[in-house]
Amino acid sequence: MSRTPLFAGNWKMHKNVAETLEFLEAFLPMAKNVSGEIALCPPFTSLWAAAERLKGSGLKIGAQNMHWEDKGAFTGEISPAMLKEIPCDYVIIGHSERRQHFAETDETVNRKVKSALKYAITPIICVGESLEQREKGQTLSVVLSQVEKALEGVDIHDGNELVFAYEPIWAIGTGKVAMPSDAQEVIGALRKKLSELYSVQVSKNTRILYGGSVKPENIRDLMAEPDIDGALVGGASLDADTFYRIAAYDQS
Ligand SMILES: O=C[C@H](O)COP(=O)(O)O
Repeated sequence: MSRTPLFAGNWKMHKNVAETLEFLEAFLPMAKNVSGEIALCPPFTSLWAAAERLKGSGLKIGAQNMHWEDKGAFTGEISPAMLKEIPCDYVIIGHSERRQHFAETDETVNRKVKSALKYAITPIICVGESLEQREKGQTLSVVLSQVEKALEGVDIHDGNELVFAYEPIWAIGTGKVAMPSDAQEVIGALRKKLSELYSVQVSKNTRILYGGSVKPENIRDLMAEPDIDGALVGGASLDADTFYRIAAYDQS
């Protein structure tokens, strides 16, 4: 596969600065053995400290959300310009927790994607269906509609500008991982959609991750699927050894 695997740790609302630095002390020596790319996405308050510590390590850093405007009267928000100053390589956009609890919509996802690209911050765009939608057989229509709306009016030239993460909502934090073949079916359809919307080259180059209860015990089977290019890992990225065993899945 020509696409470099990406393992992104989404720490959600976990780890203050001291805990972030403690994690990195343990994780950085191990991470040297990983052949894929690693990105850590701590809370905003730990971004700068993490970025300073990660300098020269080759590890990437990402934020978990951002506003689409450069600046303004948006109390409590963080702008792409502020993330660029850290500097963040990635930003997670449209995570289902933001869609569920913080009124994120396909429209705001689209605005944020455009804004992240303007600032050359790579968006990790999250899509995924609920259990109810899956049971009604709506998985592909829901996910592909989220993809189309996220990309409305978005210029993509070679596919390296963004990353997708397919995260079935029912698999997040539940211990219920999707069957690798089911994840492959959705991710394969997403890739096909990219070739319809853009080009075969964009479709081939775009990395598409799986997320939802990824663990050292299931990563190998997921990565064996042809279209799965890595993982967006929540709970299992909070422990240095566990996250290392996921990212280094191909070494044991
Ligand atoms: O962003 C990560 C996903 O929400 C997955 O979380 P999880 O690995 O704890 O299931």
